[in-house]
Amino acid sequence: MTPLPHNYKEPVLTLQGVSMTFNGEVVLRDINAQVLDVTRPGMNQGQVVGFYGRSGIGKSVLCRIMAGLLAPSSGTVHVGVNQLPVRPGMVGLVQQRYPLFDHRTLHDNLLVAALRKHAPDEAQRQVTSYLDRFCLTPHRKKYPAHLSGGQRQRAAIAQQLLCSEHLILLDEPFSGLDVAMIDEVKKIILEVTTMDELNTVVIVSHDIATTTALADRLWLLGYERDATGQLIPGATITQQHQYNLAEMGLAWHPNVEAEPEFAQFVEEIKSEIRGS
Ligand SMILES: Nc1ncnc2c1ncn2[C@@H]1O[C@H](COP(=O)(O)OP(=O)(O)OP(=O)(O)O)[C@@H](O)[C@H]1O
Repeated sequence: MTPLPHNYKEPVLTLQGVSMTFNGEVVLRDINAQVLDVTRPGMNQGQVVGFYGRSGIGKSVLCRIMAGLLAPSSGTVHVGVNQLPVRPGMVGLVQQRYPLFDHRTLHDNLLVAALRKHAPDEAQRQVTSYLDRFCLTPHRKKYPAHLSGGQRQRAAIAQQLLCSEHLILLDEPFSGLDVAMIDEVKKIILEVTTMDELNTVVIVSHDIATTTALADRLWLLGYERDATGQLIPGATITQQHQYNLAEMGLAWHPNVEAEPEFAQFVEEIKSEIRGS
């Protein structure tokens, strides 16, 4: 498919030589990867990175490192246009178990998050706007236990957006949702990326087709082999496993999932994951 016009500006996320070892077990090895601010003529569009790898390979560990919640054994993570070393609170992380406070209403959960970044009046304004944008206003007085899975998911994304600085990591945002809810979460992700050119969403998912359709870049975490064919301990993201979908013409096309080139690419990615 024809690539749509786009340009790149400064980096918004840089991983340099990131490695992680737990009690002698090398989980991640020398990861170097970067996301650049992508601009499109006449469009306000942020970045979406699809992040894949087999179960247990180290995706959640890398997310926690990117969110500044876990220090890598070596290497650095820099975030934002100012490329500051990541600290806890700068990056939103929506994990599989959403960290909402059970004893607070949905509204108050969001307000707690907004107050971390804004003065009280502005925090309240932001919460009202996010409740509205994410179709959560009718549910604002409910406690998390009384929200559906999809509502909790939307609330968790809103909560992280309210207190983080442009970069948000979604760990398995589609798991456990029905097709209608998956469509809704896809819409939210698109909405998040069009709110601000600098908004960057990293999606960790086993749902390759759904995620690839949203992404303009993919990272595949896998193992390399040495010259004798032995697996090298520690997963990494090789240059070959960093795919630029914008340049391949697979980004931003409406209904891209229906295109034969897209289906073929998704199959290629799946077989890379099987072999990695
Ligand atoms: N705190 C820790 N101490 C020791 N080992 C850990 C720790 N955290 C993660 N690991 C190990 O790191 C490896 C990668 O785990 P991780 O949760 O990142 O995998 P994943 O790719 O996210 O898997 P899944 O797709 O199944 O969620 C696993 O072998 C796990 O046991």
